[in-house]
Amino acid sequence: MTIAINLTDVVLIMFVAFAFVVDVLVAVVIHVVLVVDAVVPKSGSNKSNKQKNRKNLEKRSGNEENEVGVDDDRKTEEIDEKEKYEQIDQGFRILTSEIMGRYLVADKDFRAGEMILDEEAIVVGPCQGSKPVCLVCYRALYSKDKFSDTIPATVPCKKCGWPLCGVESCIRARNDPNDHSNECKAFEAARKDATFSQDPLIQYSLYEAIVPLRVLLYKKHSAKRWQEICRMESHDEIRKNRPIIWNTNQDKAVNVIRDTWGLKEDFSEEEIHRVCGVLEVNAFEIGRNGSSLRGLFGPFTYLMAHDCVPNTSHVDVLQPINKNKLRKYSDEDTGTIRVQVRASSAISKGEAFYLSYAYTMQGTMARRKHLYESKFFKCACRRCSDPTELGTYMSALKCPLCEKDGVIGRVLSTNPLDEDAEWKCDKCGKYVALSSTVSSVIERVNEEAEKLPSDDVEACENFLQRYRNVLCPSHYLCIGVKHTLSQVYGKIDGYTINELPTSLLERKRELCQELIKIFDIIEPGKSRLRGITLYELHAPLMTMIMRDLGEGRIHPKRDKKELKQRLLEVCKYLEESREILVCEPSTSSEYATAIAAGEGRMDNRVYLKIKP
Ligand SMILES: C[S@@+](CC[C@H](N)C(=O)[O-])C[C@H]1O[C@@H](n2cnc3c(N)ncnc32)[C@H](O)[C@@H]1O
Repeated sequence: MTIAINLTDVVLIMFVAFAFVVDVLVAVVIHVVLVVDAVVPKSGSNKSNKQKNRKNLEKRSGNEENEVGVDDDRKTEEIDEKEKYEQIDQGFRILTSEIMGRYLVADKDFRAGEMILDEEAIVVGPCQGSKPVCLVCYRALYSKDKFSDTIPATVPCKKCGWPLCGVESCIRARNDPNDHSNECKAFEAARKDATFSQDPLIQYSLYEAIVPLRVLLYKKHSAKRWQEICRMESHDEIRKNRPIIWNTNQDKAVNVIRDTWGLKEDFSEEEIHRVCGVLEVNAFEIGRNGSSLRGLFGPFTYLMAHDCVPNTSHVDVLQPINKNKLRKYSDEDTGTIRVQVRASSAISKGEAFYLSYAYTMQGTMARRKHLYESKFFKCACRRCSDPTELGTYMSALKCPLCEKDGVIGRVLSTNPLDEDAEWKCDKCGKYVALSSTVSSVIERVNEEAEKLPSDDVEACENFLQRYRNVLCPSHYLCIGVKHTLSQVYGKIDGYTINELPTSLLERKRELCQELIKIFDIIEPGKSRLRGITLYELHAPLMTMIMRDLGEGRIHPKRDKKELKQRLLEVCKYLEESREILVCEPSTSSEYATAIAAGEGRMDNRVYLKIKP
């Protein structure tokens, strides 16, 4: 058996290497891989895994890892969490389930687009692996690995000496209560030269401990916040059994806070590990001034459960700390970060609010791996449980034997909740592959997809061509590349919208329509993906109208009805795109798209002489 598996791997490596050059070889090799697989005995039986799954379903905490059941298995029990929160009367309740822990449930009907939560960050700061950033505004602090070459230049904080950025608003904001002020006091009390380092390599490693320290400092500065943090899930028992995570936290947080920064007396090792866990499990990724940050939002936002088909969407927005003061500054980039959560589709009273902790445009194996490794549970939502991923076929490979008379055989997992389950063609049933083989194929193709330059139309189209016999057209790796193409056609040099021949305008239209169909399933309702893609869709349609008019294929009077219909279709897409994207932060590119969509819609309505 071992020999057969190794041979399979060798064949796979050859397959990916040659895929660049010989298109036909791809199909041939995948045949070989799948045929070899079909005769290899499978490791681990489905039965034993099913038993394991059921056992995991029974218990939520302790040493056992979480496994969530499909909807029916989500045992719920209402607990009286209301007492803990004064302002809970906001249209939702907190329930607990054995599997998911606490989660939020609608206590009234919510319209699509309606605001559910608008909460200030409990803590925000540099993400793990962050480069040095200003601890007030989060701009990157230096380039070319030298502090001195920065734009804007770094200036040491007058109190603690940490490098901050030289932008006027940050220099002045040093005297305000801001994200840096509490740690500044702690650093001031510690030995100054020990808290930061002029050596960029050492400094890099120190940024990882900033957010844990900010959380820990609530123990001193706010009993209410500290209590809130203590109530958050940290999965300590599970994380203790994951040496990579635990040891990294020991090095990058525990040792830095206690030894390097001399705060041994203030925080125990156990406390720091717990806070690291709280951050891993509950923090949101956010972006600010070009840097990646993480933030904890509460008292309710962090309680939202995960589903691979979310029914909410969220944005992080910046609210100036003190509008009057900030007006004096040359730059308004500092302030409090808030998160706003809206219903993306209608949510009825009694339904849970779900957000996706994973990237929805990934396939089941990749999403579940991410959730297991970083959020410590095995997702078993409706999408994860369905081999077709709710009819999107986002993980499906093509069965080369079956493609006759336009019928596509799709190779799908026989049990997506069991990562060892074999994969089989849904038409002929003859092709059977080991899940490890499928993983290796996807890993290698994924590596190639990740290397594709996002502005290289030819490279993206070639990728789709090269793997057309291996991946189903809606496989998530194809969808990712198609998403890129939908955005670059019409925008980059050589492919601006007016330069595109009709065939490429059609291509952009087709791509957008194909994507929207998928997005309507994986992120239904008013999702950011839908908003952006609707805007992209309007461009080829509008350009084709203008060309048809300019080149006399349609006449403004004679073909008035057709013209009106086509313009109204464009208006509809622009209007919906504007409505979705106008909720994005006013500094974001999505918001700029909303404004452009609104203007485009007005132009068309004026043309149609329709009241806006
Ligand atoms: C951000 S916390 C959510 C709040 C948490 N339930 C609590 O009681 O504090 C994320 C954790 O909730 C649980 N969880 C959320 N969604 C889940 C799901 N769909 N299936 C299983 N566990 C889930 C997991 O334990 C996960 O690590």
